[in-house]
Amino acid sequence: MPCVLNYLKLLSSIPKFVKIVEVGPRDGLQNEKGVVPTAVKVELIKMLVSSGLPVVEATSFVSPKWVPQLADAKDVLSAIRGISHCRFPVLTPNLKGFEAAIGAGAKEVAVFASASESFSKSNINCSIEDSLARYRDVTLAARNHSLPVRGYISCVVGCPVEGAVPPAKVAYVAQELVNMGCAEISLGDTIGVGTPGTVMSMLEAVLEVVPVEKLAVHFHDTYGQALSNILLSLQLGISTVDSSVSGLGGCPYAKGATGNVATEDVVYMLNGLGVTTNIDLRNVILAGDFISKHLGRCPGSKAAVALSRTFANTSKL
Ligand SMILES: CC(C)(COP(=O)([O-])OP(=O)([O-])OC[C@H]1O[C@@H](n2cnc3c(N)ncnc32)[C@H](O)[C@@H]1OP(=O)([O-])[O-])[C@@H](O)C(=O)NCCC(=O)NCCSC(=O)C[C@@](C)(O)CC(=O)[O-]
Repeated sequence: MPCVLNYLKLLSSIPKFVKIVEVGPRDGLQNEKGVVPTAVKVELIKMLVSSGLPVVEATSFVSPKWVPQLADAKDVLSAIRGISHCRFPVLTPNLKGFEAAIGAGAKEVAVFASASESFSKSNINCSIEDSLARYRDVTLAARNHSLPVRGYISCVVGCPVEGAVPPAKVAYVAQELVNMGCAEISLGDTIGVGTPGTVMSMLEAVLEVVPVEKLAVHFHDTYGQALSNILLSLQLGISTVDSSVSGLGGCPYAKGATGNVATEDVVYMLNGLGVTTNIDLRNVILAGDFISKHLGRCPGSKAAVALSRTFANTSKL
């Protein structure tokens, strides 16, 4: 009996539905050494859409000198323009990126600040305050076009240069992003150093200033802590989780950061918790297999590797 009660207590605070934001085509492919052909990116996005993912972050309108891997942003977006049953946000670091994005048909954009001064400088070449000033311009322009804006915060637990990042700093940036009109705040553990202990303190600080329904979590899995951190976030009521097919990812400006938590692993865990996602795990695995083969490596999802073995024997995962 106590076992059943503990199980019910664990589940009672977890949202019944979780929205997964697939970031593989952007966060994943921005970090590849080689440039993935546009046609492969588009096929990957189509496969992800066909698995039921409600949001697929498609690309970034950033400087091609900084991130040559995503220099084909306009072509990617125009190739997926006709797909109506999925949202395709794109990253825009400034007004120039925003204008290029809406010119290419973007219906949703994301700005990306940092809780660490050093990372802000290495990633977007400006201080946190300067980035917030740029993002006020972007959010104002987005409001004039009635487009929703997502606000990312990088290094919410640790920074490759500064080490531990104070939760109060994350809360400050989160509040600024909400005040300027960001509809959703995605909290990024860019270098994947967080544990449920450090993530808890950070989330507590942010939850003081941002309503839980506006929060998303974005964990890289460098230390194998991502699923534990997601479970903790769910227990605190957060119902939006970023992940990347096949665990693709990293950040070109955060040395040592490995991939995001794999979408397949997140869906597998949520299925086990009885949480609805409306995502077909088998199709995500096929998408992961497709891009992994293209990149010449094994899928980066443990669930995908284990479940693929059963593909031949069963139609139900
Ligand atoms: C922010 C900038 C542009 C500043 O870059 P800058 O060099 O300081 O920019 P600038 O304003 O001095 O302009 C320099 C040149 O870039 C051009 N430029 C200026 N803006 C754009 C633009 N939007 N698109 C295309 N071109 C642009 C501009 O026109 C000019 O061209 P030139 O006159 O030399 O020919 C640059 O640092 C940049 O593009 N950074 C992006 C880096 C990036 O994408 N990092 C990865 C994403 S963040 C991330 O991964 C973290 C996240 C979100 O996933 C969460 C997590 O994991 O924690």
